[in-house]
Amino acid sequence: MNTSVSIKDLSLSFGAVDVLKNLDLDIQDGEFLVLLGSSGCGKSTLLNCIAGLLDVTGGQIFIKDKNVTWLEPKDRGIGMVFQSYALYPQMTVEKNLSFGLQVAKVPKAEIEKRVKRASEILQIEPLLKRKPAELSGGQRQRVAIGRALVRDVDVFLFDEPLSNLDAKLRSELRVEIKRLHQSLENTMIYVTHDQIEAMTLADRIAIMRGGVIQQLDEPTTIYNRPVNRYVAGFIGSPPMNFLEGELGMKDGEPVFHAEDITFSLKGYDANGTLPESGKAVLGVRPEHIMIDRNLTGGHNEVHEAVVDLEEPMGADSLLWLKYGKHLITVRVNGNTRYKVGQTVRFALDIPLASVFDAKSELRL
Ligand SMILES: Nc1ncnc2c1ncn2[C@@H]1O[C@H](COP(=O)(O)OP(=O)(O)OP(=O)(O)O)[C@@H](O)[C@H]1O
Repeated sequence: MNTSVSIKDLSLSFGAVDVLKNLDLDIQDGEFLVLLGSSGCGKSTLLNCIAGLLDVTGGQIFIKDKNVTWLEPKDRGIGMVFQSYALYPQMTVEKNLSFGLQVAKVPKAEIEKRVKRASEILQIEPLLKRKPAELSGGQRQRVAIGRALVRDVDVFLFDEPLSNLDAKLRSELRVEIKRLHQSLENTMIYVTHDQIEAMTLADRIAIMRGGVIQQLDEPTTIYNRPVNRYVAGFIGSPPMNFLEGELGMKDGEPVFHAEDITFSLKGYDANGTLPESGKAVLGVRPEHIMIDRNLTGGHNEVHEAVVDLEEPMGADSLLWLKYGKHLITVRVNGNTRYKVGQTVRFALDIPLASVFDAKSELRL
């Protein structure tokens, strides 16, 4: 596979504030890469550097093997879609789509062809004569995507394109963007703080924190094998359970002592060899805890806990279990009701758990 966008040793500072620090990132041709992170982690700054909207402090950016670090945005072969649509209010949809091409002196027939194709793909043909004020938020964002589409670029950059839309429209347009990528096969770089968008759209997700990429992997790898405690806690809703304690050995098998309780770690999928002692954190997702009738064979260690709270969420419920000094959340089928104070049996799916070193917070 060829590299589409290559970022080498990129740094960017606003005055004394270093926002991006010696960042390296290679994005493959046709890849859908999502930059995900909490507010202020630098994901928009990185996207704006790729777009040429910010001057970098150090490092280089290549698009299709061409060094574009100091090129104007219009000469980089990119199309950008912003959260705020950024449409020209006085122009019709059709004019919004064609204007950039006219400025770039693209022949009239070619402009018509591209506008027709983009409006067909995005199903905005009936809207071509309207002005942005006469469109809904979802329609405006479709036009904004269309404006990037007509430019026939190698790389699409999206900066939180769905965050101004309500939940229903957001999920509809999310599917459309995914379809668009499937049919166009362009490289897409997409900034969001929404983990559902990231998980559903991305070929790979780059999780950022403090201007540094913490993990760059396929969504399922990030979900099941987070490199550190931060990534583990950031991805997943409801969040992963974390129990603080110590590693140990019992009868030749690794165990985890969480103060008053000991869990067997038999079957744990360690990165290397699990240390036999030392302070650690055991992380288990709420859906990786089986309770009662879902306890099938193979879970050799069953514990008993008391239901402290039940949160029905529709298809699922979240059960809060009190176990010794700990509160553990478990995702269960929404059709089964539980009573507060009821005793339930549970087992951890240890092969899907993560153990982190308490100090470095890295997955062991
Ligand atoms: N023009 C600027 N001048 C000074 N600091 C800035 C400027 N733009 C951004 N920053 C700072 O750089 C950091 C990264 O900002 P950036 O917008 O890239 O974050 P983000 O991850 O995209 O967050 P958000 O989701 O809130 O947009 C923040 O701490 C922000 O305050």
